[in-house]
Amino acid sequence: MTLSKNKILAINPGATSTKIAVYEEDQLLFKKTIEHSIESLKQFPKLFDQYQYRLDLILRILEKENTQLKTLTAIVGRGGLLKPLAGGTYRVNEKMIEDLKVADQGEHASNLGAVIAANLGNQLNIPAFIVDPVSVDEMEPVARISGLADLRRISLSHALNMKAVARKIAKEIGKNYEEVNFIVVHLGSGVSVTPHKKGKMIDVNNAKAEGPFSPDRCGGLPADQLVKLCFSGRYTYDELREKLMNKGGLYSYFGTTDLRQVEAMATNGDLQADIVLEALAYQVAKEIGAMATVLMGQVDRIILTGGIAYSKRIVADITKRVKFIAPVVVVAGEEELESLALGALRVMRGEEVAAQYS
Ligand SMILES: Nc1ncnc2c1ncn2[C@@H]1O[C@H](COP(=O)(O)OP(=O)(O)O)[C@@H](O)[C@H]1O
Ligand SMILES: CCCC(=O)OP(=O)(O)O
Repeated sequence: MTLSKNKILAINPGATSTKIAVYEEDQLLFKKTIEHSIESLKQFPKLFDQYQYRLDLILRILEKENTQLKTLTAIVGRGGLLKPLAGGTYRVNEKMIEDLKVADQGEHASNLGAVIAANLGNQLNIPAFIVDPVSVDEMEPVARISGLADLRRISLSHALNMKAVARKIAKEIGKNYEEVNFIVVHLGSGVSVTPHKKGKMIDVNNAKAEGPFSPDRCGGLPADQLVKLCFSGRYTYDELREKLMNKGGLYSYFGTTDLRQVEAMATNGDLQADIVLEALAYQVAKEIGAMATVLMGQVDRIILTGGIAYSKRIVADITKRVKFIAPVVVVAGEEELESLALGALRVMRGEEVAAQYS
């Protein structure tokens, strides 16, 4: 008897892009990135208004790549801002869709991943999954204390890519992920700095609200000045949220989220560009130092990943400040599509049971 092969569509909606890939078993058939300019997304007041736009683009690519929908056996999307949960592969269910639509935990492009996967899955009568969503929460109790009884620290991060990269580097040094201590830093549109202690992310700067600034986010801010800004009457609630989350960081200084453009400005003698880039590396290094104390100095590797890890300048500036802690390894770019597909594949092959979101 010949068993039919698994053919999996992986969908990763990001702030400025939608990335898709199709895998046959663990073999990549094709991968495509659709870039979305801030202008093209401006027409959609709410995140879910982008649903049909992104779906149409995905369907157009599948058609162009001669991938017939009926040949797919599963769909997997990047999981969004769900309730805090353990890492792993989850089957998309009604409760998940409801939570993502209500966006109780906040809006983020990844909230669309499960919804697009579920709707396509329903249409084709095949399962839909998410893997290691951004709300993976493995923080230790002590890390949850904020310093104000009304507020608690929460875990939002690039868990999918960081866990995949950590597993890969652990393997390269002949260990299991569950045996090592790493500090993994995702340098993308947002920045996550995470101590991984024997397979668990025991702390993280919330990539939406804390830690270093990033291409489009402000990171942690001086609290008293922020309170004054909130009550200045200059911004509505939505405007200020947008300013901090999508128009902070590099964008607030230079009107672009493209680090390469800011590097070019610095190379051409722009002193402001030079100091802001230095500050980005400085803040990331400082956060790594803090996370080294979380691991009590027992750090096997510091891993830099994400799009910005392609930048020689940023990598060198971070490395010179943190290399006294542990060897620095660079895995530029991200492996999110592959991690999504492999997470779904493990369940489809019966190697892992899909977790239930409730
Ligand atoms: N070769 C490169 N050199 C420097 N920066 C880069 C390079 N490629 C991408 N970047 C920067 O990486 C950032 C986006 O990272 P990425 O991981 O793609 O983000 P996302 O979180 O949106 O997936 C952008 O600021 C982009 O300019
Ligand atoms: C909310 C954590 C994940 C995140 O920040 O992703 P992007 O960098 O892709 O926006």
